[in-house]
Amino acid sequence: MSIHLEAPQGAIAEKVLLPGDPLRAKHIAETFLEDVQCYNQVRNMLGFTGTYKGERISVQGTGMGLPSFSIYATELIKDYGVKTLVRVGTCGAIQRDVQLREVLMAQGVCTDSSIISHFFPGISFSPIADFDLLHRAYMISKDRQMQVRVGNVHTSDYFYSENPEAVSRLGEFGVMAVEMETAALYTLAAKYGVKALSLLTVSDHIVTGEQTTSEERQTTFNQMIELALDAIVEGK
Ligand SMILES: O=P(O)(O)O[C@H]1O[C@H](CO)[C@@H](O)[C@H]1O
Ligand SMILES: O=c1cc[nH]c(=O)[nH]1
Repeated sequence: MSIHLEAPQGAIAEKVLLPGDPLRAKHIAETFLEDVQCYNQVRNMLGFTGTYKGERISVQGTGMGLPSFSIYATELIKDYGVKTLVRVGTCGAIQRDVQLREVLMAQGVCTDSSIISHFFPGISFSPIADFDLLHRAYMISKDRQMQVRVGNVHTSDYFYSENPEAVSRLGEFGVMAVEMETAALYTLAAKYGVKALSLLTVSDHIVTGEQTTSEERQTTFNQMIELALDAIVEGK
């Protein structure tokens, strides 16, 4: 047990997928995993362990934003020995040519988060993806002829930005999209020496105002989940 997870020791696999929405964790477990057991219901932040292609994998909801995400990621790593963490989230595109429904692979991440600035006062730390995981996910996506992009994203403390001009300027500098957890994932992975990758489906477009339907989100999302699962089971 940890403070926010009721799982007994050994109930969580070393490789974990991390959606923000706990009901997405349930959907992933029911759709893609076999021999599934729910190991956490504390605060309804559902967590499941099962097998995928014969390998034990867990999937844990994290909630929205860096504070909630950091609680679950820290406990998974420190209290349960998790070694590989892949976020499977949604994001809003901030560059005109990024398409709705595309899957983005966050190679690096900007952030306005006060949480991350406390790690290194006065220094702008650059959180990055694990290269092996990123490379593997990219190669699998090419084999599947999936439309993906690799690049920079922005993790914000705000869903409703107080500074939309700054967000749109990031788009002019090639940042693909905005979401609310990746900077915490990559910073904690660096701190604890574990592997991390963030995959994000573009669910809405901040420049054009386009939005996906829930059905579209589901289909594209499933492609991203299979990509994430295959990237982690093929790795060491
Ligand atoms: O779909 P998830 O994984 O929750 O990710 C995105 O959606 C939430 C905002 O609606 C934030 O958590 C953001 O990062
Ligand atoms: O954080 C998020 C997620 C999806 N779309 C957004 O605009 N922001």
